[in-house]
Amino acid sequence: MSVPIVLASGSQIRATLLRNAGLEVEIMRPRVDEAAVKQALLAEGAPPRDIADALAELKARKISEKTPGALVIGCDQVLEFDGALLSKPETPEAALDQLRQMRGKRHRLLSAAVICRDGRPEWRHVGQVRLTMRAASDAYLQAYVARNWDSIRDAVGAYKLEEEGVRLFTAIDGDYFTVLGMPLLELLNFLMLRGAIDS
Ligand SMILES: Nc1nc2c(ncn2[C@@H]2O[C@H](COP(=O)(O)OP(=O)(O)OP(=O)(O)O)[C@@H](O)[C@H]2O)c(=O)[nH]1
Repeated sequence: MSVPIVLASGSQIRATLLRNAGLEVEIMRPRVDEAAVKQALLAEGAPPRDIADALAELKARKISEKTPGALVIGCDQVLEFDGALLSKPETPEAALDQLRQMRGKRHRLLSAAVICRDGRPEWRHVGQVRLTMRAASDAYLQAYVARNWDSIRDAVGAYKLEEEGVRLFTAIDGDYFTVLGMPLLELLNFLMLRGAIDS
């Protein structure tokens, strides 16, 4: 009898990536005040990697306490730019402003995943990617945001690499899946080693 796998995330792309890999996953969205936890960790001087990891664990643990025996995957992605942590832009204007700040420069995405079972972490990984954004023109960025706002509004960097967002970059140093939102290869490898999925 295979172990149930639960994704504790509201991220559509995370569910798609796992299902496209052939996994049967149940989705259960955790109720976590991410902003409050992030602010508290930032106030303590926690580095971006630890913030992503802590939030991923919190989401996984909350759901795993309600799903005995299941392997629960929690994720969190943070964007580090110019020494600060950026969050998902709330409006098209904020998205345009964020893209204008990041163009011509590099930023880092850190995607954490933690797997909990019965409230205890069994595995964790934080993947990181460095992305170099080209110096796109104001006209292009304005048109880009206007065309894509409905899609990019749920992406931390105001872009989706698998869509038109790829045109914003000149170089990406790291794993594609980690940009999209989870260290998929490492996660699948653990699930196979653990015998939770066929290998
Ligand atoms: N499709 C897509 N999504 C992206 C990309 N870059 C970042 N994201 C998404 O940006 C979101 C980062 O915010 P998080 O707080 O980690 O996740 P969330 O969407 O709020 O969902 P939870 O796991 O429920 O917290 C994730 O959903 C990522 O999948 C991208 O290139 N493509």
